[in-house]
Amino acid sequence: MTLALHWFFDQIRNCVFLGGGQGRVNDIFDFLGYVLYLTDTHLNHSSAFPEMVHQKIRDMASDQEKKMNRLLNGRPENGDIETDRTLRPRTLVDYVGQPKIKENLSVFIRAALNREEALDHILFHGPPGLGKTTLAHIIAQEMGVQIRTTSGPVIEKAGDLAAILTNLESRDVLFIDEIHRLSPVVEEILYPAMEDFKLDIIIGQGPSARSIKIDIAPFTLVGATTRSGLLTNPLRDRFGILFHLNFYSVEELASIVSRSALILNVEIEEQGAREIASRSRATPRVANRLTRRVRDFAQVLGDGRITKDIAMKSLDMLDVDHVGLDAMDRKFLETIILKFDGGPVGIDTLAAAVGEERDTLEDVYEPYLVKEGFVDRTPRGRVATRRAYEHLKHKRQFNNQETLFRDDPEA
Ligand SMILES: Nc1ncnc2c1ncn2[C@@H]1O[C@H](COP(=O)(O)OP(=O)(O)OP(=O)(O)O)[C@@H](O)[C@H]1O
Ligand SMILES: [Mg+2]
Repeated sequence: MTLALHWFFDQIRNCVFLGGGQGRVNDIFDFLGYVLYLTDTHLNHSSAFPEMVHQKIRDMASDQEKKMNRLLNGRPENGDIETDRTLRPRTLVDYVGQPKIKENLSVFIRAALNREEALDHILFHGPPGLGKTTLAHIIAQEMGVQIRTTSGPVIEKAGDLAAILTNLESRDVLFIDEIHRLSPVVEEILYPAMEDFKLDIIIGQGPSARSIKIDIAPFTLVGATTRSGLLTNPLRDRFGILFHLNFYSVEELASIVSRSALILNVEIEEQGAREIASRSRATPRVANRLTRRVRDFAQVLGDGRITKDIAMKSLDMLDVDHVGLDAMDRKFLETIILKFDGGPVGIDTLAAAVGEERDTLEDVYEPYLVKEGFVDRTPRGRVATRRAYEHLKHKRQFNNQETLFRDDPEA
């Protein structure tokens, strides 16, 4: 019996940590049922007991999955806030990658400084963790002005925004994160402020209500969003400069990893940095997070240095595979392949099937999977590509043309 229990827990661990397929999970639950049946008969317990334990084990598995999933999540997590601050580059020169954005920004900043004017309003959009907030801080630093930061959902009332705007000094940067989540009333206040540096405020109610205009200091609004599609047209049109942040190359990420290791006071080999970089989902925040985790392994398993070997071993143990996919990514792809026959499947159905929110799938998982060619977004839904089948070692009959999987308007 003890041996059987050991086997059982090993299986759970393998399944949870190494991402076994649905078949494996079923095997375990079958076996669990058997163990419980024996216990049940032995102890003469009520039959409600097995379901409760089943549920507990399912919860454990899903908690563990969520933990794994956090590791590669581009969104900031608890441990990231402090490191984000320490590792954040302060100047354009330190900012790695995004060469087009850097070149253009430095021209715009120099021109604004020469004219002694505020920089035009700027909108950054792109997936989480690519450096939008970092760029907003760099802009303020390079312009030599203060930055005031807030976010869309935090500004609840028009008055909140009015208070922020009237406290700005000339040429200051106002950074609004998640700007697509501003409420329509607040947005209305923002339009004249962005265009003419004026606030239109209505005082009083009913017949005695009157509108007054207040001048505010010329300022630069820097907006950031992961969902530019959700921005209203009037708001988008009021930004003079729009930048889309791209995913980073392995070389760029390796240089970010080396820089972070230097700041964290960890020795790192070039190949070690490359190994971390190549599994970081093309995202600097993930690269920094993995560097911190690998540093722990390096201290415990080695002499503290991050070598290629240590990086590979630790990332394998963290269940981040060689292309940077984790258990949740694989579950996402496996769900399309196994439950929906490769797709197309609608995003809402998919979200329900994998137990995640639609927004998280669209913001966090999909951009990288689409970029790497594991998933296709078609008008009829998501489709698993040949690369997804090959990566997960599932078989599917492909015809010669990929059109089988694409929504071909001619078909
Ligand atoms: N180009 C870069 N060079 C070096 N480090 C970077 C770069 N971009 C981002 N980082 C690192 O990644 C972390 C996350 O970046 P940042 O907070 O700017 O992302 P974000 O795009 O604002 O994410 P979110 O959408 O979640 O707000 C930063 O703390 C910084 O250390
Ligand atoms: Mg940010």
